[in-house]
Amino acid sequence: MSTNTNAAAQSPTARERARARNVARVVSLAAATMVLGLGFALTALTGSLPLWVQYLPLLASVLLLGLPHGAVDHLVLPRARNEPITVRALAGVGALYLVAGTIYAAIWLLAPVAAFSLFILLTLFHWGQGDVYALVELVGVDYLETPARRTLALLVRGGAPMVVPLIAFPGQYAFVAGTVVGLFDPGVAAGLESLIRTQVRLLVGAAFGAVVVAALGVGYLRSGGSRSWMFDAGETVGLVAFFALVPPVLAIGLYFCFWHSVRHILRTMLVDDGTVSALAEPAVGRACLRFARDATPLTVGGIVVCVGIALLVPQTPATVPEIGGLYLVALAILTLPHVVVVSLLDRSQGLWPPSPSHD
Ligand SMILES: CC1=C(/C=C/C(C)=C/C=C/C(C)=C/C=O)C(C)(C)CCC1
Ligand SMILES: [Fe+2]
Repeated sequence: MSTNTNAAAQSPTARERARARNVARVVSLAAATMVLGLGFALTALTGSLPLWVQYLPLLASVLLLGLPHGAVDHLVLPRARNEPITVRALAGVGALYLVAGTIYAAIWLLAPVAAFSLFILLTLFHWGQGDVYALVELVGVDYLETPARRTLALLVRGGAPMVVPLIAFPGQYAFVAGTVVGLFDPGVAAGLESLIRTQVRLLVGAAFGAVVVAALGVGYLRSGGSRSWMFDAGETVGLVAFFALVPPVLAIGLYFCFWHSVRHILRTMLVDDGTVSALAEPAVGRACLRFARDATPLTVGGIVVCVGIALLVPQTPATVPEIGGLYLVALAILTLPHVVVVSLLDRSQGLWPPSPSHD
């Protein structure tokens, strides 16, 4: 069997594609502005919200944009490559999820601290690669044409959510790490204190600061301070300030739903002819319905994985932070194969290695 949903619709024209991309640009900018605005406003107005309230955006991501953003992984590669969606292609992605997910679940059970550290590095890479796509394809930056510069941009954009809270909110960082690792090994949580030792934080902070300065500096020299550079620099400063000031559980929840997931969903929409035509009209509602149709079955699958992991962990979660921790473990397990799919998508779309057409 082979179903090509792209073939069913008429192929969009170059003008429609350009219009769809413009709509995607506006939507991603609006969502990013909302993330920063909401985070700063909530923090300024309320000081610090009760912890269970801070968990709400993260927990809402089960249905709201978060899990769904990865639930079209089985469709994106054939669509991006203009190939039919065959049973073979679907089975390949299914097998990838099964094998990578099972191996990673075993690592969580056997070595939870290593599994958590891998999760932080994986998220840094993945959220960074998502933003490199947005910078190149949506913003249209003119200074990321080499692998080295793209790597710097990836480290800046992925480092902001993973590194800045470690420096600004070490206690909460260690608390979240402790609730996650504690689901597997209650005794080990104290060992995570080393994570927040001042020297470690200063070293990591200094390295991240150097990367930000290098990335923005090289971009400035290459672009001569172009509009797209100013946009990139503005987003970077905004993100660093956001993760330095907004309590991290709230900040990560808002960022995951409305920054990373929105951008990736737009990316998946731009490889599907049906949603491209809808966006170009612009019938954003229709594009969203089409995406929701595609993402529903495997969002349900993702929820089943969450339930499976709840049954697997030695400690039954009882509090909101423990439920949040459990959800993070499920996200970690789903993220490993998701990163493989997105990295293949990066290759297909000429983002990695940078193709000359993106210069
Ligand atoms: C919640 C939280 C943390 C970790 C969040 C992570 C690692 C989320 C990853 C989500 C992914 C990978 C989603 C899929 O794209 C930190 C940084 C420890 C700081 C304290 C709050
Ligand atoms: Fe993702």
